[in-house]
Amino acid sequence: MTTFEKTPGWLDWYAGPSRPAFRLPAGAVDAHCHIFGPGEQFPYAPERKYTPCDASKDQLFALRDHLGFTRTVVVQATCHGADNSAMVDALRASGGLARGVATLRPGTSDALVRELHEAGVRGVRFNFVKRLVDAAPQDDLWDVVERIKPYGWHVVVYFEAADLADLREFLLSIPLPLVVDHMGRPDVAKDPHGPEFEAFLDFLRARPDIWCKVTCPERLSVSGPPALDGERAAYRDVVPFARRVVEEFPDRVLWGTDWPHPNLTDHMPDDGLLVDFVPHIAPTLELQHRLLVDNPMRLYWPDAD
Ligand SMILES: O=C(O)c1cc(C(=O)O)oc(=O)c1
Repeated sequence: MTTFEKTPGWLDWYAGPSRPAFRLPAGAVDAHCHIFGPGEQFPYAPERKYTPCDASKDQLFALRDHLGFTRTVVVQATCHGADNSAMVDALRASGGLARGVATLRPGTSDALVRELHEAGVRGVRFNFVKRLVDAAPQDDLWDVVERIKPYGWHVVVYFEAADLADLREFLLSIPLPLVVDHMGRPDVAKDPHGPEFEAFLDFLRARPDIWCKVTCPERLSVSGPPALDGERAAYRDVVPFARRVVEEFPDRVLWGTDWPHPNLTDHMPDDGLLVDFVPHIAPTLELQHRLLVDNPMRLYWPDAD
């Protein structure tokens, strides 16, 4: 039995979240969250850059029900490397209510890709955030693209705003739908109409099959206020950025909690109050329905009634 020591300073997920004041539409999807272990059952990967607290599938499903979501997309966390078993275990236990995004290494067999597909995996994640992973050569990523192509999966990409210029050409050459995590991590101290965020919007405009998660205000915000202590108008500095994306690309935006919020160092949000962020960035019922139901259903459950 392996026991793991958390990274010093690790903030555990918020226990006892409030119930959101914002009523999620029926059938809402939490399109970005993770599972950590439990480490005794699903050991963390030797190559990981952090060791988290455990965050099990049962705890994730309890949060889903408490917040009022129907479905969940579980994104493989980097602390599990390319061992997708904790994520797959959650998909299999979900009764079809969870889909997954995996991490694959080059040389993955077709049998494994098929097994993951049958479990509910619909995408792979390419992570370009240097503090989270050692850089993968583009040839390796290309090998993965070739292996998943027959299954109609998409590629989730995580990068920081400053790296977009270098990555842009490579990303646009990937012949599969792309899903950008956390709005490409803009510096929200800058102007939402300034050149950096314009370059990001321009990237989204480059192809009609690039989706964007308007997620993680708790990670991006500089001036808050945090979603804590009853604050229902949190992270105001992120709102103009997310709103620009939602309003220009209403049919290709996704939202998720990012529970259990890996690597936050400042505070851990109350997930109920985090849900109350949604109507600030998607102010009409129509936009909310697309963001939370229509779009994720089209991407992850295209065959559902
Ligand atoms: O897989 C992860 O480790 C991870 C980390 C972070 C982050 O530290 O920003 O964000 C995520 O969405 C996922």
